Amino acid sequence: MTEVKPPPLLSVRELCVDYATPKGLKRAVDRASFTLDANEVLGLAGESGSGKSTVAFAIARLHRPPAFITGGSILLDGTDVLALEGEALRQWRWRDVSVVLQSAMNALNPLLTVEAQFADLFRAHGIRDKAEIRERSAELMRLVGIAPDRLRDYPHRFSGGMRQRLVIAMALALSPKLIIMDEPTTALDVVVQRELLQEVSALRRQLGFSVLFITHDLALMSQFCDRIGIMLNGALVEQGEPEQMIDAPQHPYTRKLWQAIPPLHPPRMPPRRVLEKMP
Ligand SMILES: Nc1ncnc2c1ncn2[C@@H]1O[C@H](COP(=O)(O)OP(=O)(O)OP(=O)(O)O)[C@@H](O)[C@H]1O
Repeated sequence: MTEVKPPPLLSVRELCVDYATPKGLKRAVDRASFTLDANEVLGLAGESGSGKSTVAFAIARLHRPPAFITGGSILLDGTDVLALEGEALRQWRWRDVSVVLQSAMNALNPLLTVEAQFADLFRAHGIRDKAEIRERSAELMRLVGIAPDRLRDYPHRFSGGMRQRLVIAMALALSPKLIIMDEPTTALDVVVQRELLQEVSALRRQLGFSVLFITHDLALMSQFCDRIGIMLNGALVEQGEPEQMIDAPQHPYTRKLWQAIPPLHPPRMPPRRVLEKMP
């Protein structure tokens, strides 16, 4: 009997996003189409300005004017994302999709303890029982490797890597199916970057969410992702598995991107399967 493949978790079809500028509409995402399976990590690579963040923001419905979605469709686990409005959209965010951005300090409120920020998030999604909130917050801290007794601390008491862990804990709070990570480790040093991504890999295996991962760092991306999509001028010009993209890139721009990796940071990094077993 042939195995029936389940439908993808995320399906983006012919997505177009334009920015309204004084000179007229500027196309930032040009008919981008891709899918992401449950429990899969898809990376988006490409030079600055190629449209990666615009895609990510559009999928989470976080884009704001002057950005407008002008075409295409986004389906996440059967939900027509572009049709969501008001309270349904508010509930959908965090529950179905959450976003981790580069600057943890911007995502955390410096005036509130971590505990208060977890509580706000839970209350906004209908979880009001104090004991339950306390228990779930402690569990999230443990998941990201921070002692729960630090819930009472303010964000400035944590290192950069720990703050990014807190943001990841918040992103996991309502067990979303998809976590979008836009340059999540760029502000951190390389050792902390690797540690954090290994931890995200382990959490993903444990909890089963999918990740859309955006970074400038192609070597890091090839270690962390199951598949990579290459963006150029708003279009997705090539998609494939990291090994295939390294060994036989199809698009001239993909070849150029790999060649641009400095020799000290060789493209032939161990693939993710090897990385996950490393200490
Ligand atoms: N507010 C804006 N108004 C007009 N154009 C914008 C605006 N924000 C982004 N753009 C344009 O949209 C295009 C895509 O930008 P985007 O930030 O999505 O690219 P990116 O690949 O994520 O870049 P980076 O890696 O630098 O974050 C770029 O040409 C950018 O100049």
